[in-house]
Amino acid sequence: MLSVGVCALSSSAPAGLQLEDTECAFSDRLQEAEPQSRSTKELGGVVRENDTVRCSHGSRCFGLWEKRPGGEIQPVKQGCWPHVGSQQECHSDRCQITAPPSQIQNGNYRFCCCSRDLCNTYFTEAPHTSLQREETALIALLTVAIAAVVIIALFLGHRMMRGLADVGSVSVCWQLIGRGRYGTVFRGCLHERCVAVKLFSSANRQNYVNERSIYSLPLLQQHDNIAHFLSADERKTADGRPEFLIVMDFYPHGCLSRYLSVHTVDWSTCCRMNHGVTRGLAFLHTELNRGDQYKPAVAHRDVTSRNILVRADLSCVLADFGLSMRLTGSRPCCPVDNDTMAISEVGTVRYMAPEVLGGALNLRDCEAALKQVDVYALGLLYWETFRRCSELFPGEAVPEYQLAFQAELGNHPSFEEMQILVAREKFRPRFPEAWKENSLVLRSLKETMEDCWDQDAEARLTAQCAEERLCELALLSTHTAIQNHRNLCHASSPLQMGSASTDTEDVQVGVVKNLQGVSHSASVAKTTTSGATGVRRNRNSVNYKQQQAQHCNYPGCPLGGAVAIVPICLQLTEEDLEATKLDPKEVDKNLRECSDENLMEISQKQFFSTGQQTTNMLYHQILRTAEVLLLLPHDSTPMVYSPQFPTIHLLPKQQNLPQRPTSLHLLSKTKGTTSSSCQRLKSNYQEVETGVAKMNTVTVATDVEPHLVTTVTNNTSMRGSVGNQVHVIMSNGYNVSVPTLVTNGIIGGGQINPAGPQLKEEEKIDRGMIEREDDCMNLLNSNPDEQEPLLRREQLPAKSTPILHQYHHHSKPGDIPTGQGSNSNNNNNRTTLVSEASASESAAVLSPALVPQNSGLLRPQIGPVKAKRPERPSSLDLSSAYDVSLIENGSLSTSGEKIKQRVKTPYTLKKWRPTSWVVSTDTALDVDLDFQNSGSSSSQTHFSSGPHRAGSIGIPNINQSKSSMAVFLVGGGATATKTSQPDGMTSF
Ligand SMILES: Nc1ncnc2c1ncn2[C@@H]1O[C@H](COP(=O)(O)OP(=O)(O)OP(=O)(O)O)[C@@H](O)[C@H]1O
Repeated sequence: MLSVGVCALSSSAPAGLQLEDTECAFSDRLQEAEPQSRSTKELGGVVRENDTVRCSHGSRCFGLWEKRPGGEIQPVKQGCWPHVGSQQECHSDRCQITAPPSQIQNGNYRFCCCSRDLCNTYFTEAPHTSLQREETALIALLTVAIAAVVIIALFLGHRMMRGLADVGSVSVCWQLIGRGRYGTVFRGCLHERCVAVKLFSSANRQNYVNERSIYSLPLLQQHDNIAHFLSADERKTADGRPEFLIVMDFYPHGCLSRYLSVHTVDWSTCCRMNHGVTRGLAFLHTELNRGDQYKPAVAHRDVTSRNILVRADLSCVLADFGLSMRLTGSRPCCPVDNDTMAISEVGTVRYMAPEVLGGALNLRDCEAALKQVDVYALGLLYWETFRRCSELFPGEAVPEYQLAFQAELGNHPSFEEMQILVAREKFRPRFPEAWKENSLVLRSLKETMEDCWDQDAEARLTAQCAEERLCELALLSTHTAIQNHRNLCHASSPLQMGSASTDTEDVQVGVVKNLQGVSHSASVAKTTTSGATGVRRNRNSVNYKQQQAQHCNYPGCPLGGAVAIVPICLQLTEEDLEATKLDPKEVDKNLRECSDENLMEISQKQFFSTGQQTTNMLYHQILRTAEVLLLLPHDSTPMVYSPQFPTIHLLPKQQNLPQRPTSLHLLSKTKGTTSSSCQRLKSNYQEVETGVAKMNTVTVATDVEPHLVTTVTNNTSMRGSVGNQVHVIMSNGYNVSVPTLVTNGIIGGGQINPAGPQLKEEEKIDRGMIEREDDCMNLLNSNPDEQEPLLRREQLPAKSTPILHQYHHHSKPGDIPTGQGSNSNNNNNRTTLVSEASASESAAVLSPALVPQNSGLLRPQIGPVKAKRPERPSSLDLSSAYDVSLIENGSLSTSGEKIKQRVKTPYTLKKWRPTSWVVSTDTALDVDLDFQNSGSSSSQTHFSSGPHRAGSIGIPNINQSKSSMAVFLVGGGATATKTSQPDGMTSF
């Protein structure tokens, strides 16, 4: 503490002055003049001799000191301080310096004031006063800064979270979990639940809008296999740009391709994954009406393994609806020219269907076409997934995960590369070597894939059918091991499994497939009965466990005891299978229920039943049988395989039945169309019954639909009624259509053979007597093109009066020498032989009024004549000039080229593709057909519907497509027809 010398106190005060109580030390080094010479007012009091001053009333004492450089402190001024008021410090007893050092003279001055007598004799200075103030200032500054930072942080945080405000407090940890073409996906938390937040930039707003609108469709979120959507919102980024986000459930395994790239899967998981995806897609494709909720059919349009998400339990969901499109409802897809591109060329190039790559998407039936595109990609998805199924590669390493076409085109295939590979070369992913084995599982699996990625879009499965296939495959799961095991058993066991290998599969197929609505045992579960006398029947209750134990109870049998639960050698007979067959009445009922309304209802039940149920009774039958199979008693008698055992043959693969509840066209059809549709439906039913679906076998049609027949004669003279005509007979595999006969300069003979009930139906149509029964089945999605004549532009101007017309008014089934029907897939193809005799008869009864006189086109009209629709998109030049010159010149080789070209142009002419190939006796017709007459007379005609017949003796070697059914050759002279059993080949 600094002290200043105390001045002497004066005891006396000058007269006349009112002495005050406060006496202060006095000094003034700045004033040289004597204090006495100055006025009292100036001094604030009366100066005394002892260097004190008695201050006037109210004044206080003050002192000003100077701190010299050497640290010495000298008083500069002391005396009375009259400016009392705001200077609170002056009330203090001590003269304490509180004010910061004055900046005057570099801060060397100290000032203080006080109220007690002589209190300004010295001063005290708190040593750290200035420091504290700095600290305080610093602290204050820091506080303000921190507060500012906090406020800014809160502000930014608030802005950041504002977008998620609608979904509650989502805290996004901004962990990047995926990046796609349109969005970036982060992981976040919402109410302690993990969510995924997909961020779209403003450039991808349309994708966001689309995805949000699809997710918001009624009923969609109730489905198990659709990604679970939580909310969507828009917000602004810090720099003011709009940004869009979709919040959905977080799927811990990410997308399917990521999962498969690091994991292999077992059979049941694989089936479950694929089944989930398929089920989700089937649901998406289905139009649903439930109370006041309506869900339109939607095409996904970007089905890829990246857009399938995997749950923790390894079930899968369909996600990423940014490119999806409503197919029905208030704004169905209805392409106008500008939209064409947008509708057709979207998706991921790798998964684009050939018709998309080839620019030949059928935009006239946009709904069906886009669904077919989805199913194509589904097939690729199956391939990718099952290639990682460990059980399908017994004893070897599971191949590395590959995307479809990755081996061929690498990681970034271009559109053009895909176009060449898939659309032009019709290449599909190769099946691994290990799948070459002809086992039930592998056969079914490969077939399912092939049916999904069929080059012919219309031949593809519907998603619903694919779903059922997956159900079947899943049911075969327990057999997978068996199959593999069985092969091993073959290798090491002396037991006579022999052909039981195949037979076992066949039995299994018989069991499973037979449950799909088959009622004709003889034709479906074909039983070989060669020398089967004394064969022990293996009843349903056969103790197959013991059988298996016995068969595999030998050293080296890898399954050992485990085999006991699997029916390796289970032999089912026809009788056994009958137990699982459907009651025809039930099937009938089912078909009746397929009215528009009922189908809608069925769809709803199917998709809203719990678990993986389907209302399809065939499926339930499968399940029931599976239960029977798996719950057989343990104490059965083993059955020893014998070659004489009845062998259950493979059932044909499941139909891609039209008008499953995928899209329900509620538009009423014309009667003719109704009839066609109904007939088609019946026909499909029949196909299921007889199990000839997709087997490409020619069977004698007992209930044949009307179909399209085009007959072209090749400018040759007639012998007799028809002579050496070359009849080109084509049957539209899709429809009940208008038979057409084209002749070139002569009267061509031809007769459609509307075998059996077909005639009756036509008669009914003509008489406007379509039965109510048919009306009620007016549910098929009839393709408008089905009414279109085939290759209309190739028809020639008639030089003769058509004779083939109105045959159905005059012919009876018996009149027709042959009636050949063939089925392929769901095309309900019917091939019909033209009977020359009948043709003559027909000619005689032909009503000129019904036939355009100047036309070579002979068209028995089944329904009202329709105006020709605009051309379908086609890359094939079908200009009439070409055709006319072609035929006029008799250039059949050119014609053959055209046929060939047509065959090779499936996507432009799919719907016109003849299902019956034509072979002319004119060898110049088409060398590619490689027809061999096999020594039969030139007038003999052979035809076969099965590709397996191609190239065999007497059978044209034609690159026959799946949908094509038969090859006709009508040579000059008599025609005979014969159906040879068992291969179904029919000869004329
Ligand atoms: N809900 C989710 N949970 C976990 N991962 C997800 C989720 N959603 C998306 N992902 C991951 O983010 C990736 C990209 O997401 P998404 O496919 O939706 O974006 P995109 O931009 O539409 O992609 P694409 O290129 O396939 O169109 C997905 O492949 C997946 O790995």
